[in-house]
Amino acid sequence: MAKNPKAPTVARSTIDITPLRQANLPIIFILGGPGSGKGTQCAKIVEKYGYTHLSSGDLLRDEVASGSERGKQLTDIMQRGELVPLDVVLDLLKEAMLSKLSTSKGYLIDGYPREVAQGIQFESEINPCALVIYFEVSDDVMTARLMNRGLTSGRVDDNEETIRKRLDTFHKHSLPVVEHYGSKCRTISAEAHPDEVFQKVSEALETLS
Ligand SMILES: Nc1ncnc2c1ncn2[C@@H]1O[C@H](COP(=O)(O)OP(=O)(O)O)[C@@H](O)[C@H]1O
Ligand SMILES: [Mg+2]
Repeated sequence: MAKNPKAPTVARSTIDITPLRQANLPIIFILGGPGSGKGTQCAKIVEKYGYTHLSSGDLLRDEVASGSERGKQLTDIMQRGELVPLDVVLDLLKEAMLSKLSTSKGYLIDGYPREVAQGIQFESEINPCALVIYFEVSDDVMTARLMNRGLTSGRVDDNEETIRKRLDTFHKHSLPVVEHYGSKCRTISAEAHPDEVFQKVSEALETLS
């Protein structure tokens, strides 16, 4: 039977991730709405604990910028305004994790899983996560921070209308991820100064070692 010509096809990776699975380094999912401070806190964690910081959005943007065949296929999908297949995001994460394996003490997976299904797929194909950290911030504070970030970030999605949509998507799809992980998830109130937030992040991470 002919394939649905509209279904986006992107080449799947064939890399062997056995070494990654066997190393069994701690994997930490970092959750929070747009502007909740994930990037800010991850930078501090990297500095103090030597974990590897991976953001799925950055990996996608890098792949497109690389001009690879897969990057071109992604560009087409994104230009049609369609969703990038889950498998492709997971492939990019696997490849990045494997390439950092020899120098990594563990992985911070920032802004992922975006929905419960992604988390289930990641954990079954790689390894279960050790911990989930969720940065809780009110919509008003996230909006104010992003409007401020938009003054200098150059990110096309840091504007009022897109911010509202991103907050909606976060509430609908990503908050259920927090519930899904139950007691594996530490909720950290993240409206205070970054250093104060990091104090609580450190306490959560110390429970791992
Ligand atoms: N605890 C905080 N207090 C005040 N501003 C913050 C705090 N954490 C981050 N910010 C600012 O908010 C904006 C969004 O932070 P960022 O780390 O990029 O969030 P995310 O990666 O979750 O989208 C940035 O301009 C950042 O400097
Ligand atoms: Mg970020």
